Amino acid sequence: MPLFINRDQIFAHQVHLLEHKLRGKEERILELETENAILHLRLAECRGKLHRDHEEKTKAINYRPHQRNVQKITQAAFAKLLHQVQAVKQDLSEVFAAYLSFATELEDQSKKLLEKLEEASSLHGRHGDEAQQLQANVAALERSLADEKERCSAERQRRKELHNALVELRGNIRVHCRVRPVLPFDHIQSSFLGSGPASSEEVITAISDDTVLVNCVKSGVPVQHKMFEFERVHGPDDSQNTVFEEVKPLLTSLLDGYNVCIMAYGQTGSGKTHTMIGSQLLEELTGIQQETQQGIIPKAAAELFRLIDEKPADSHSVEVSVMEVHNNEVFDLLAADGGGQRRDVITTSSGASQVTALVHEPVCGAAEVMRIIDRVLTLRARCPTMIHADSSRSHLIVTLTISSKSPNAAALARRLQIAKKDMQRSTKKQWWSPRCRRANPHACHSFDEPGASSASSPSPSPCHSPCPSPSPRAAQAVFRTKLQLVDLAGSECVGETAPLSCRSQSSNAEKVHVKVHVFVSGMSGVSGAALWEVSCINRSLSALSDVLGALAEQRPHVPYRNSKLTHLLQDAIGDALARTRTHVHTHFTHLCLHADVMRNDFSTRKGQEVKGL
Ligand SMILES: Nc1ncnc2c1ncn2[C@@H]1O[C@H](COP(=O)(O)OP(=O)(O)OP(=O)(O)O)[C@@H](O)[C@H]1O
Repeated sequence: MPLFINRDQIFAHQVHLLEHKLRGKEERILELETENAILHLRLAECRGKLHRDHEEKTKAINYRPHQRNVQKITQAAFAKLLHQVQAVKQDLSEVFAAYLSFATELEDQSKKLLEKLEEASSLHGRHGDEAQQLQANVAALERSLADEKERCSAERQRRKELHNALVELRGNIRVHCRVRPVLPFDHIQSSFLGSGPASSEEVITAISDDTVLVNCVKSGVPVQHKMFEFERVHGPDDSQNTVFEEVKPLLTSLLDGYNVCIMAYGQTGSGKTHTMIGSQLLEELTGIQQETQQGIIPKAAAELFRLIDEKPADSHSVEVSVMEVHNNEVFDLLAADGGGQRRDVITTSSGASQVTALVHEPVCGAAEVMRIIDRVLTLRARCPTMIHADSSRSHLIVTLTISSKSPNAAALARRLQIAKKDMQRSTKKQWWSPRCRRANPHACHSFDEPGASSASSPSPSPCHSPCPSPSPRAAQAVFRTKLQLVDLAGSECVGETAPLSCRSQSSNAEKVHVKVHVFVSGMSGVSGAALWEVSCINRSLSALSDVLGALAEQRPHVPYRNSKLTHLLQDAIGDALARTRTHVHTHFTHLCLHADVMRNDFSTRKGQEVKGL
C-alpha cells in the first residue's frame, strides 16, 4: 500500500488541531476572565467590609471611655443590688424561720384546742341533760320576769295613784317656811336705819323641821315667844337643793295630770326671788348660774324636761308665758314690743279666769326656759328700798303649760275623776270651796279635741264645764296642765300710821300684829310713787290672804276679783282640792318680823300659831 499523505490534509488537520487548541484557549481565557471578575467583586466586597470594620473600630475606640463609665456604674449598681439581694435573702431566711416557729406554735395550739374541744364535747355529752335543765330554768325565769314586769307596771300605776292620793291627803295647799340667814347687808342697813344692832338679832329659830320660834321684841314690853307650825321649815343653812327636793314630787303630779302652783310669799328682802329663781341670776344676769345656786324655777324646768324625756318621744310639748302684776295691772313680759304689754284678766263662760292675748312661747328645754326668763327679768319692776337694794316691786308669774298628746289623755282625765271621787267618798272630806263644789261638780282637766283651740293660746287649765263624755276623738285629745311659779312682790310696812299689810282677824293675831308692826315701823322707807307701789303690793297680798282665808273657812263667797293677782291665780288656788297642788313658800328674815301676815294669810291648815306655850 502506498504511503502518500496529502499535505493539505495534514495542514488542514493541523489547522483543525490548532483551531481546536485555540478554542480551548479562548474558553480558558473566558473562564479566567470570569474568575477574574468574580475575584474583583470579592475584592470590592472585602474592601467595603474592611472599611466598615475600620469605621466600627474607630467608633469603638471613641466609645470605649463612655463604655468604661457605664461599666463602672453598672458594676456599682450590681454590687448594690447584690447587697440588697443578700439583705432580702437574710430577711427571707428570718421570716422563714419565724414562719416556721409560728407554724409550729400554731400547730401546738391547734393541737391543744383540739384536745380541749374533744374534752368539751365529751363534757357536753356528759352534761347535756344538765344544759337542757338549765335551758328550761332560763325559760321559766324569763316567764316569771315577764310576769314581774307586768306586775311592776301595775304597781307603778298604783304608785302613781297612791302618790297623788297621798299628796291630796297631805293637803293640796301646803305651806312651807324658809328662814334666810342674817346677811352682812342686814347689819349695814340696820345701822343706817338707826334702829341699832337689835334689829339684826336672830329673832327667828327653826326649832324643828316643821316649827319656828319667833321672839317678838318691843321696847318696854317683855319678850314674847311664839311658835308657828308649817308643813316643813327650812332653816338658814338649808341649801337650794334641799328646798327643791320638797317640791320635786309635785312635778310628777304635774305629768300625772294635776295643775301645780308654787308661790313664794314674804316680806321684802326675805329671799323669795332667791328661792324661786336663785340669787346669782339676778345679780349678774350674764353668766351661767351655778347649779347649786339655782332656785325652784330653773330646777323645776330641768326636772320637768327630764320627766318628759322618759315619756314617748313627741308625746308632750311645753309652752312658757311670763307675766307680772304691777300696781294692780297685768303685763305680758313676752309681748312683741319687748316692753311688757298690759293685759286684761277675764272670766270665761265656763267660769275660768283667762288672760287675754297672752303670748305663749314653745320651749324644748330648761335652758331655753331660763333664757326667756333671763331676758324678761330685766323688764321686771324694781326699786331699792331701805331693806333691800334690789327689791322686786311686782308679782312675777311664770307659767309652763304642758300639752300631752298621749292617746291616753282622755283615759287619764277619767281615771283622775274616778280617783278623786273615790277619795272624796273614802275620806268624807269637805271641799274647801263650796262655791267650787257647786259650780263645778265634775271638775276636770282641760283637754282639747284636735283642732279645737290654737296651740298659741292654751285654754285655761281648770275647765269649769262638765267633762265631755269620752268620744273616739277624745282618745286623741290634747291634755293640758299648768305649772305656775309665782315670785310675789315683798310685803312691807311703810310706817306706824300706815299698816297696809298687817290685817288680822283674830284678836290674838291683832296683838301679834301690833308688836310686830311697831318693831318694823318705817323700815322700808318708801314715799311718793313708791308708796303707791307698796300700797298696791300690800293690797294684792291682802286680797290673796282674804281668798285663802275664804277657801280655808269654806265661805260661800271667795273674793277672787278683789285684785288682779287673785283673779289671775283663781285657777291655781280656787280649785285647789279638785286638781291643783298649791305650794306656798313663806319667807322670814331675822331682820323683820312679819309673822302675823304670814300666819293669817296662809292659816289654811298649817302656818298656825301653836298655842299653849
Ligand atoms: N337662803 C339664803 N341664803 C343666802 N342668801 C340669801 C338667802 N335668801 C336670800 N338671800 C339674799 O338676800 C337678798 C334678798 O333676797 P331676795 O332678792 O331673794 O329677796 P326678796 O324676798 O325677793 O325681796 P323683794 O321682795 O324685795 O324683791 C339677796 O341678796 C339674796 O341673795
